[in-house]
Amino acid sequence: MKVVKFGGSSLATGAQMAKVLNIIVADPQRQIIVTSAPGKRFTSDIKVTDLLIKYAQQVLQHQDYSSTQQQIWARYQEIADYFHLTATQLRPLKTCLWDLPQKDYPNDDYLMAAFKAHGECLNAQLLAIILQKKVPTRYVDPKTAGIQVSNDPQDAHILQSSYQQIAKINIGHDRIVVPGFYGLTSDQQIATFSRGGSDITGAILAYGLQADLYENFTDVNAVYAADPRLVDHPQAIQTMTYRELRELSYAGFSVFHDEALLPAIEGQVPIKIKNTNHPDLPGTLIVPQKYFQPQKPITGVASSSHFAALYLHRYLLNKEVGFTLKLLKIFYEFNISYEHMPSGIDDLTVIFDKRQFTPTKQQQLLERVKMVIQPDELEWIDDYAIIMVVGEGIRLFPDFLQKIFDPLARQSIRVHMINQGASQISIMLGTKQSDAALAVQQIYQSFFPNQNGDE
Ligand SMILES: Nc1ncnc2c1ncn2[C@@H]1O[C@H](COP(=O)(O)OP(=O)(O)O)[C@@H](O)[C@H]1O
Ligand SMILES: N[C@@H](CC(=O)OP(=O)(O)O)C(=O)O
Repeated sequence: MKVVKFGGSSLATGAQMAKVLNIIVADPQRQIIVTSAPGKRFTSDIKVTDLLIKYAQQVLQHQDYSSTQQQIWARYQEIADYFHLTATQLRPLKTCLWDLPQKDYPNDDYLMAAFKAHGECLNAQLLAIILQKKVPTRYVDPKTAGIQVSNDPQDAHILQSSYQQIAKINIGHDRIVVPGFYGLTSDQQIATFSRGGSDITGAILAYGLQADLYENFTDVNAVYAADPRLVDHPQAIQTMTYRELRELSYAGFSVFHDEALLPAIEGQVPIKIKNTNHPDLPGTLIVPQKYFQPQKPITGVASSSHFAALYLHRYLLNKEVGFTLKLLKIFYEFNISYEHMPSGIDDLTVIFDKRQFTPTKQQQLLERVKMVIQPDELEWIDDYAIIMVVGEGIRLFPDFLQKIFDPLARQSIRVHMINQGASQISIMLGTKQSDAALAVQQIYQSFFPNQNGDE
C-alpha cells in the first residue's frame, strides 16, 4: 500500500485535480491520499491558506470578511465546476466555511489554526466527492484517522499515541482521502503543523500504516541538487538518503518539509518525490542508505535566510564553569530554541531561527543576556544566511573544502561562520543574506561543472 500526498500546486485548479485523479486511479496501491489546500495557479496568485489567514484576521479584528469568504469559496467552486458538481453536493462544504466565525475557540491562536486547517479539510472533501465517481472512496478526517497532536495551535507535533490509532484505520479496498496539515489536541481542538505541513501528515500516515512507499507529488520533476529558483536547470537527484534530505530541507529545499522526515525514518518508509505534471518520470527516491558514488562528492547545496545570530565575547570564557548553562537558561526562560552554537576560546555565536522573535522579544533577550552574562562585547546580527553543502561521502574528498572556498573567494564572498564535524555529511557556512544566492550558484558550479539538469 502507498500513501500519496498532493501539494497545493497539484490541487490548485480543476485541470490539475484531473491529473491527480488519473495518478490515483492508475495504481490500486495508492490507497491513502493526503491533500493540501489549493495552492497558487500562477506566480502572483494567493494560496488558499493565506486567504484563510486573512479571513481569520478580519474576524479577529471585527472587520467585514464577506469578500474574503467569497474569494476563498470561488477557489473551490472553480474546481467543482470543472467536474460539474451540483450545489447540493457542495452545500456542506460551503456551510463549513461560512460557519467558521460562529464557532467557539479557546483563544485566538486556536481560531487561526481552525481557519487555516479548513483549506485542506474542504479540499479533501472535494477530492473525495470527485474521486468517488471513479473508484470507491471515503473521506476520513484527522480525528477519525487518529492524528493526535500537542497543544501548540499553529506549530503542533504528533503524539506517539497516534500511531496505534492510525494503525487501526480500516482501509479495505477503498481509497481513503485525508486532509493534510492538522490534527486534534487532547481537548479535540484543531491544531496545525507549521506551514507546508501536509508533507508531515503524509509521513505520519505512512509510518502508522506501515506503507510500502510514501509518494509526494509536487510541481517539479525531482529534488534538484540546488533550488531551481537559484540555479538554472540544476541536476536532478535520483537517490538520496534521509539524512541528506533532512539537512537540505532544513536549509532551504522547500520541496519537502524537514519535519516530515522523522516519521518516515521511524517507519523506514522510502519516499518518492514526483511531478504531478509528469508522473511517468522517475522522480527522486529517498532511502535509509545509498551506495556511495565517487564521481559525486556532494548531493546538494541549499541556503536559507531566516536566521539571526547573537555574538558574544568575554575573556576567559573557556575557564568559566556553567557559562553555557546560564545562557541556555535564558533561552529557556524566553521559550526560544537555538539552531547552532559555534564557539572560540573567548567567543560564542548562537544562531537562531529568527521567526521566533518579535522586535520586543529580541530586545528583551539582549538586555537579559547583558545583565546575567555581562559580556565584553555583545552583538545581534540580523543579516544572517546559512549555506549547507551536503553529501554522504564528503569526508572522503581531500579537496572538498577547497572546492567550496575557492569560488567563494573569487567572488569576494565573506564567510562568517564554518561548522563542520558534528554532522559528518555536511558543512554549514554563515554568510550575509545578500551573498547567499551567489554562494549557492558558485558552490553548485564548482561541484557540478557544465552539468545541465533534466528540463
Ligand atoms: N532543491 C530543490 N528541488 C526541487 N524543488 C525545490 C528545491 N528547492 C526548492 N524547491 C521548490 O519547491 C517547490 C515545491 O514545493 P512546494 O511549493 O511546497 O510544493 P507543493 O505545492 O507541491 O507542496 C518547487 O516548485 C521549487 O521551486
Ligand atoms: N496549505 C498549507 C500546508 C501545505 O503543506 O501546503 P503546500 O503543500 O502547498 O506546501 C500551507 O500552505 O502551508
